[in-house]
Amino acid sequence: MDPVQKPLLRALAGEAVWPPPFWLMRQAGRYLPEYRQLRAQAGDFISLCNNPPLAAEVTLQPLRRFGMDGAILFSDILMVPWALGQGLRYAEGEGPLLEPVRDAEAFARLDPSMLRGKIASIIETVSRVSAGLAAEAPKAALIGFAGSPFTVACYMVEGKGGGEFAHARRMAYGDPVLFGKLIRLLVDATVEYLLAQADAGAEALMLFDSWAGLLPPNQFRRWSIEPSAAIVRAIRKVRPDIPLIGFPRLAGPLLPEYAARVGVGTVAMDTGMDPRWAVANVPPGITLQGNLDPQVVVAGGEAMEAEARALLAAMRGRPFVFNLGHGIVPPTPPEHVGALARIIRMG
Ligand SMILES: Cc1c2[nH]c(c1CCC(=O)O)Cc1[nH]c(c(CCC(=O)O)c1C)Cc1[nH]c(c(CCC(=O)O)c1C)Cc1[nH]c(c(C)c1CCC(=O)O)C2
Repeated sequence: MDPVQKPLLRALAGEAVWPPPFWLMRQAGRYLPEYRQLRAQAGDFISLCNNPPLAAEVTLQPLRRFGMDGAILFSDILMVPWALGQGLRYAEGEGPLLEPVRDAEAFARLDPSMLRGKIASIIETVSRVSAGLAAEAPKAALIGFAGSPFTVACYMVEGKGGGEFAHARRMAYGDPVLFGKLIRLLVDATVEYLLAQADAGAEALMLFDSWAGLLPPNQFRRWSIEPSAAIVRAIRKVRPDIPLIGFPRLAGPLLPEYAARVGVGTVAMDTGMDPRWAVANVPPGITLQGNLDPQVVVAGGEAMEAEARALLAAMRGRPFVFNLGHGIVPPTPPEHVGALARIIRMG
C-alpha cells in the first residue's frame, strides 16, 4: 500500500481518520501464548531481541490475531545501554538488572563505538518486519522506538526498575555535570539508533519517556524536554517528514508544553490523563494517542466497552490514534483484546 494511504500514518500526520487507527503498547508479549512459546525457544529475552527471524515473528503475531494498524518493533528501550556495553540481564520476576553507572569510571566504560555493531541484528529485524508487513498486512505501518534519555538513564544509574529511581534523580541534582554527560551520550546514541531504524523501514518513531513525570517542572524541562527536543532536531535534519510520537508519561499539565517544545507531531497520553483536558489544551494540529487503562482490558466485558466508547466519544473529530495509557499487562486475556479491536473498528 502507498504509505500515504496507511490509516496510522494519516492520523500521525494530523488527519482525523475515523474509525481511528489503533495499536497497543506492549502488544507483543507475555499475554500471548504464541509469544510465550517462541520466547521459550529463544532462551533469554536479550537473545530473542537479537534474533531477527524470531523477533520479526513476535512483532507480527498480534497483527495476525487482531489486525492492528501499527506494528511496533519487538525490542526494548534498554538495548541502547546494552549496545553501549553496559552489563544487562532480565531476571525472571524482577525485570531488568544492570551494572549501575554512578561515577566517572563507570561512565568511561560505556563505549559508543560499539553501538552500530551491536544494534545490527535489531536493525535487521526492522527490515524483516518491513518486508513481512508488505506481504501480509499492507495497511499496517511499522513503528520504531527508543527510550528517552532521561528514562534510559534512570535504569542505567539505578541498575534496576521497580522503584522511584532515587539514585538517578539525586545524581541529576548532585552531579549534573556527569548526569549531563550521560544524557548527551544517550541523545547521540538514540539519534543514531532511530535513524538506523528509519533507514531499515520504520515509518514512524516513538520516544518512551516512562519516568519523565517523576521530575518537578524545572527538572522535567532540563532532562526530559531538552534532550528529547535535541533528538527531534537531529532526526528532522535527515528525515524531515517521518512522524514522531512522544510519550512523557505522567507529565500531567506539562503535556502541551512538551508537545510544543519537543516538536513531535503526536503525543501519547498516559492512563491518568483526562482525554477531554488533552483535547482542550493540546493544539489541534497535534495528534493525540492513548489512553485506555490496561487494567480495564484485563477486566473486559461491559466495563471495557464503556471506557473504550467514552474515549472514542471524547476524541471524535480529532486526529487520534487509539492505544492504551501504558503497556498491556501479562494477565490480559487475548479475547478481550479481540473484543476491544471490534469496538474500536465500530468507531
Ligand atoms: C520502561 C520500558 C522498558 N521497556 C519499554 C519501556 C517503555 C514503556 C513502558 O513504560 O512500559 C518498552 C518496550 N519493551 C518491549 C517493547 C516491545 C514492543 C511492544 O510494545 O510490543 C517496548 C516498546 C518489550 C518487552 N520488554 C520486556 C518484556 C518482557 C520480557 C519477557 O518476555 O520476559 C517485553 C516483551 C522487559 C522489560 N523492559 C523494561 C522493563 C521494566 C521490563 C520488565 C517488566 C516486564 O517484563 O514487563 C523496560
